[in-house]
Amino acid sequence: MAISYKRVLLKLSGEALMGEDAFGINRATIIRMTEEIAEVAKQGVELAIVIGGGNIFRGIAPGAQGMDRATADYMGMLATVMNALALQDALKNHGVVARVQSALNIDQVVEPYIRPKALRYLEEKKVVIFAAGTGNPFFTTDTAAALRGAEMGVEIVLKATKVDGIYTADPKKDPNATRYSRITFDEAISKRLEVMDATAFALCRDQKLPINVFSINKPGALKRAVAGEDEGTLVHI
Ligand SMILES: Nc1ncnc2c1ncn2[C@@H]1O[C@H](COP(=O)(O)OP(=O)(O)O)[C@@H](O)[C@H]1O
Ligand SMILES: O=c1ccn([C@@H]2O[C@H](COP(=O)(O)OP(=O)(O)O)[C@@H](O)[C@H]2O)c(=O)[nH]1
Repeated sequence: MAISYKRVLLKLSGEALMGEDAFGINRATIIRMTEEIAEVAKQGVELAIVIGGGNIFRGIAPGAQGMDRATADYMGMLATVMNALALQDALKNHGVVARVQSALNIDQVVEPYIRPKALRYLEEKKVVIFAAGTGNPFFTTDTAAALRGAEMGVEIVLKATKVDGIYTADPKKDPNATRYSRITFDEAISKRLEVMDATAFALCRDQKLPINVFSINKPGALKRAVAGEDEGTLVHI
């Protein structure tokens, strides 16, 4: 099968890593995801990954109620560091070398984000996992994906999430919603389709960086998205 993309940024939803569980990392889900990532990495595709933290943060969210927003956001960013370490470990078990770089300095645990070093890792065909989002509160890991994607000069952002694409309305609330196979950034932003936040959409639009939204639960979806095949929804200029 022909590979269309040489360098991609994969955004893995933290919440989707929960699988059927209420919170935390579902073992079967992370193993399956890791197998798919390993397959793509072994084809020589340069892979940068941004991982979310919703799965861990959700477990502690009741205790964070009424908490200062910025403090809660720092907790969320730390949750993404845990997911990044879990993913690095799982990839290692599948023979894939991965490096974690964090936007927040936690020197004893992970190396800090250094752009040229990350680029070098990619050239060496090591998977680079970006932890701690953008390092700033009031942002999301989707925005971190757009930012790191632009910095790494990737050809596309692949968003693996709970839904299998972008719908005319939130499919969890509206059973009549239909899926787009392609949509422009302007349309996605003006229709306020909330599958991704507006900051992330706007950053990708300005950098002319397409986004492919697909289901994390659909076997083979990542491979098809990397091959440039019709999978989920493609957001384009
Ligand atoms: N128009 C839409 N199309 C698809 N999903 C939507 C839409 N509007 C809202 N959603 C919701 O967005 C969610 C995915 O976004 P989000 O929770 O931010 O994902 P992630 O955890 O991957 O960052 C889905 O659970 C879906 O219910
Ligand atoms: O640049 C960032 C990225 C993430 N977060 C925090 O980390 C949490 C986890 O990230 P996200 O919700 O994007 O993860 P996902 O939805 O993919 O599980 C967010 O809710 C924010 O509180 C943040 O403050 N700044």
